[in-house]
Amino acid sequence: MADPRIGQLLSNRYQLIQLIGRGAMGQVYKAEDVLLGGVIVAVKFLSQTLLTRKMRDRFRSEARTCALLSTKSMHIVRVMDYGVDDQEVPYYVMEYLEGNSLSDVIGVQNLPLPRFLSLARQICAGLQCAHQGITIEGTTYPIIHRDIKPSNILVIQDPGFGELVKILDFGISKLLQSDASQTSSYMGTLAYSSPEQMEGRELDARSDIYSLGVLLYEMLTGKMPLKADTHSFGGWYKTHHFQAPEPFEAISPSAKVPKILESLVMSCLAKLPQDRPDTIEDILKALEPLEQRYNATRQISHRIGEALLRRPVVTPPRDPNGLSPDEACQLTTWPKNKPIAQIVFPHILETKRETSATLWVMLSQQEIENIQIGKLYNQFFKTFLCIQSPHPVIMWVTALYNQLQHKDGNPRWLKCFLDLKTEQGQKLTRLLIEKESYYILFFAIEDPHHCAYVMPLQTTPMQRSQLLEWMLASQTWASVGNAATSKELLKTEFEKAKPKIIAELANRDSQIKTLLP
Ligand SMILES: Nc1ncnc2c1ncn2[C@@H]1O[C@H](COP(=O)(O)OP(=O)(O)OP(=O)(O)O)[C@@H](O)[C@H]1O
Repeated sequence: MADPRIGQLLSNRYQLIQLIGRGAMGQVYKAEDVLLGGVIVAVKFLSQTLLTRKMRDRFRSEARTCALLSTKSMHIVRVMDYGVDDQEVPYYVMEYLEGNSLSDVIGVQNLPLPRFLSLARQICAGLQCAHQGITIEGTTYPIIHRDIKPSNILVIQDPGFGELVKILDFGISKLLQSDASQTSSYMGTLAYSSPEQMEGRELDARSDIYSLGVLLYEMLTGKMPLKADTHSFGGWYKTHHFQAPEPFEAISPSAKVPKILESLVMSCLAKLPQDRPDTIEDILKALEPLEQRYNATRQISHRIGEALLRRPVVTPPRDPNGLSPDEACQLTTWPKNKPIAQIVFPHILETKRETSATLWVMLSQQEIENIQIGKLYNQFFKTFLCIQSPHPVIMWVTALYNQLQHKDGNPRWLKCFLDLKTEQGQKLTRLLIEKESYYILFFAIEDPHHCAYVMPLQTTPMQRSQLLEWMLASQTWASVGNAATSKELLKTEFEKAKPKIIAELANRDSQIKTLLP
């Protein structure tokens, strides 16, 4: 029988074209947004069999959760609209994603390590954002997905990004601090559910970390970590509580997974929540050195360089007479339009050879000399903070600590802002990602006419992927206020992070002291 929904026009706007699939909660259709000239979207309806008041509320909450979360992470499917059809069936409208579900990707082959690492990081980035929560009327609510499994993860081919992960279906997520009675009935997918989820207990982020462990195991070995005798609630209850996952070697000898990665996945699969990583951030931190070793992020940023950037930062052909950035820095002079004062500003430095992101800093001659003399004692901490609203801005912080100079333990803070709605802000962000480094140009207040010292600094793969996310997402972020307000908010956030940075620098400093003769 023909589907009566095909051809229907919802809210005078979305024309349904074709059924894409059915899940536990409803049906998903491909549709055209006629108001926007036929842009393809996906429309999800709540199933006819679930049209109770409670389910309607839950469905609306799924739409709201996704809509709020997707403004914060490009790894969560974007939800744009919500409504009811003429039969009073609720629906919500999402971006249409043409891609493969992770279950298809896993089904084909064991994932090579760089690909695994790239996909895993993106899944973690989306989940981390959900766990950090959404703010409703001034209160932040962490969001637990509760149904992390391959079919809820779509892998799409983005022309610039390469493989881009999107998490779907926050259908059974709930606002952690909301009414606990709302989700009394069991929902979830048995093979991926944590032991505590099967017990119907109150869940926190560590339950998603368990499901993520099942998923990561499957991605690395092509097999499930646990097998139930019977595919029933009772069978899986026993399995999740008492069965130990097989070591990788026993189950997939050809997988060649580094031991450290296997231990990470196994720790996610611990039976007790307190034996798992506490947060997704811990997992991302553990993945970072592996990404560095297997070059996964690098591959992504290279692809971006090739395809995404409309105006890629092209390195001109090597000119043997051209200047290296280092040499160029030595020859630059403090701009006439800047005051002779202890200030910091970002600048795109173009030389015949290449274009670089640079920070121009004016300090006293003495401080610069101490930095130069005490090279071995210099400690750096680089960090980036970003705010989307009211106006998308990145705060770029370099903390420089030198025990000769900063005897009170307070580093020299070099801070500036990148406005993501300006060409300069976008270009500097791109350079920080692509060049994997930036230069600090020091000018002495006593002699501003030439650059006194140049220092190259590296950005980490984690920082680059974070910058990349912000840069891409900012193309869809609207500015609803002025940049100055965003800067003030970032400064407040930064003040909160300061003690941690100081402690980190002090810790590194004591390590360096024990290494030096
Ligand atoms: N935004 C989207 N763009 C394209 N396809 C989508 C989109 N959202 C969902 N789909 C596809 O629609 C189908 C149904 O998705 P849905 O999320 O309702 O259920 P499910 O994840 O398959 O199952 P369950 O709800 O039981 O977990 C799936 O094949 C899914 O890949």
